[in-house]
Amino acid sequence: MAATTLKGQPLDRPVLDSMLRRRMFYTPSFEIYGGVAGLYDYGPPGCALLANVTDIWRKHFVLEEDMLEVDCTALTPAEVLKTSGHVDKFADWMCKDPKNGEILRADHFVEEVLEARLKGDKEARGVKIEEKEEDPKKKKRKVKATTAVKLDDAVVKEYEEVLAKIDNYNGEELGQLIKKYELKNPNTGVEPSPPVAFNLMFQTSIGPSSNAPGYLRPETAQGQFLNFAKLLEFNQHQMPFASASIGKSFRNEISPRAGLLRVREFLMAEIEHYVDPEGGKKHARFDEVKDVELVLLNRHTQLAGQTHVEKVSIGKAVADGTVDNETLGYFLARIQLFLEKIGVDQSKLRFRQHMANEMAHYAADCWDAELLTSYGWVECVGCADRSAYDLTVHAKKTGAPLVVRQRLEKPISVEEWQIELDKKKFGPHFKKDGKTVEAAIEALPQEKREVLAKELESTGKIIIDVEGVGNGKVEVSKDLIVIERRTRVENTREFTPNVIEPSFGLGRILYALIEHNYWTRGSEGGDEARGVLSFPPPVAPTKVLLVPLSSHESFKPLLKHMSNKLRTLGVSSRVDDSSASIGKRYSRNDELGTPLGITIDFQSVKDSTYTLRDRDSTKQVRADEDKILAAIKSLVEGTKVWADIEKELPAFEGQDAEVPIR
Ligand SMILES: Nc1ncnc2c1ncn2[C@@H]1O[C@H](COP(=O)(O)OP(=O)(O)OP(=O)(O)O)[C@@H](O)[C@H]1O
Repeated sequence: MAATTLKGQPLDRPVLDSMLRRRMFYTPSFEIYGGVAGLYDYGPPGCALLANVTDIWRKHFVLEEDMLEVDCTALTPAEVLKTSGHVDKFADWMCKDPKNGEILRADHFVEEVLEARLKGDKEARGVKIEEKEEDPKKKKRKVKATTAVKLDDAVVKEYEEVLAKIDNYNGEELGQLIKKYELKNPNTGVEPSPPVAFNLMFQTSIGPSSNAPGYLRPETAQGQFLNFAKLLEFNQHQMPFASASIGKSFRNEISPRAGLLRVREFLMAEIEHYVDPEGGKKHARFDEVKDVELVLLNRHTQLAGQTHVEKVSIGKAVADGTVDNETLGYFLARIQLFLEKIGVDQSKLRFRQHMANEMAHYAADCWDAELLTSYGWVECVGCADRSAYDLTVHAKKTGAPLVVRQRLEKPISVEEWQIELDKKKFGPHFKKDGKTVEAAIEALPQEKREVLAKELESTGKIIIDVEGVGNGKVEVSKDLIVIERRTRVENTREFTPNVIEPSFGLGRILYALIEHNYWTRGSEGGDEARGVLSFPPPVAPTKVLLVPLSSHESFKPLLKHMSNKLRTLGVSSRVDDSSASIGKRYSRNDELGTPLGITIDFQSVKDSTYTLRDRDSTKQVRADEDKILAAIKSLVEGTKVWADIEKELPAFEGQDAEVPIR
């Protein structure tokens, strides 16, 4: 599907990019020093847009669901990320061109060269080449044009098989592919070095000495997990519950490209929803969303090579097992409702299930909300079932009890092998090693206890492994220990919760939102087509443009008065009292996505009536100050749409009706 604008026009990305730069939505950081790839600064409209999206996110998730918001530090001790698996596994494979020093992401490089060869083969065979959707994760470098060379049918098949599995290869396998197919960097004609793992985290050291290594966090999740026990207590030990966090994350991407889509520092909004693993991970509010219909591209559909599927209700998808459980399904539906609320085009949204080999090391199931942009389908929200992985590894490493203890309504009897030591004899017998030996005995698992009970019975003694005592083997005789099968009554149940994690990249969402709401219309006088960003009013960076008809003195007090009124209502406004025509002034603000405009004219001076203009239709209504302000308030809060206002207030067809839709 080619990228189109809101009005179905083909999207001209360079034109949109230049408009976004000109209007300072965002701009490359450190530009006058030459810039740094993957780092961007947001300008005033970008900041306002991001703040509004974040605010809606907070209301939609944190407030609506009583989530516990935390703000954790980005600087993280290495030990934490070692335990979570990021130090060892959060890496991509990279190779280097020995001739020009170019750094290549190994999987992208293999893919590019094989695709170029297949393209050359098609050209040689005279087959029409269809442009496939670009994947921004694998955005192409500028490589020299391919030459038309026909390949053997068997080779074509082999290349196609490799490409289908490109995400599955490790570094060694990618290196073998480079050798086997003699893959050369098209820019130099040289074979790159063997792939090496490149960890995506930025390393630093905390404090003046270099013995406290740390990293900038690659996700906000770990801080939330480490606060689990305190949050559970804050929540009065009630389950399920969720924590949430909005904050910057950092990833040293090998080749950041595609604007805001792959950057090295980005704003994330993450939720960690803790759920009891027993009882099918039900969700108390699932009924509220069960009829929401989603496009779900599951594993089987993807394996069958299908990319189009019909919408299905989340209730049905959970019932037939497409989506594993209610909690995961609940969040998929809530993610869709959020994206709809902020103005994402619903026809450009789908949920794609991760293939088994694609999932992160901790995930049990994972669905990505993908948005269609001119760069192809882009993952904007990941929604993973992280199982009990994180809490378990951190508890094991630190000894902290990251568990839930619940009082059982009916106590249960547990039969188990229990050990009793004769403390009076045990201490004097082992002297300084007593505590260590005791700890080793207490830690013996049930299966081992059973074996040892038999050994004690038949030989009168047992031999156990105790690290750091003697030669590591310790003999314990029958007079010091009893091992027996006994019954214990349990009043509490202890379990490690599972985690469902919706993880939002707000920069990616923001860019997709811009593309989805962008279109152009011709301006009066046959000037160049003008861009319009049709953001819903609650999301738009500035809500109202105030335009006096001219610089006539009599308009100034009214301008000040209306500015103050809007400020008191909490509605952001901007004044444009430049000498440009009213139509031009409005068009300029259409590019900023400003949904409403108030014109102050001589009639306003006479009777305090104003015209209110709608950005998308350019239609206007006229009414007194109170009615105009009430209309603005309801539009900005999202309780009414322009069609409601047109029904309520008289239309205005004055000299200012400008810029008709082409
Ligand atoms: N380099 C990046 N730039 C901008 N946003 C990002 C980047 N990496 C991840 N994100 C955002 O964070 C969200 C959650 O991160 P997650 O770890 O699931 O991404 P990922 O699977 O590593 O992404 P990708 O496969 O695109 O690298 C993503 O859905 C995306 O919106």
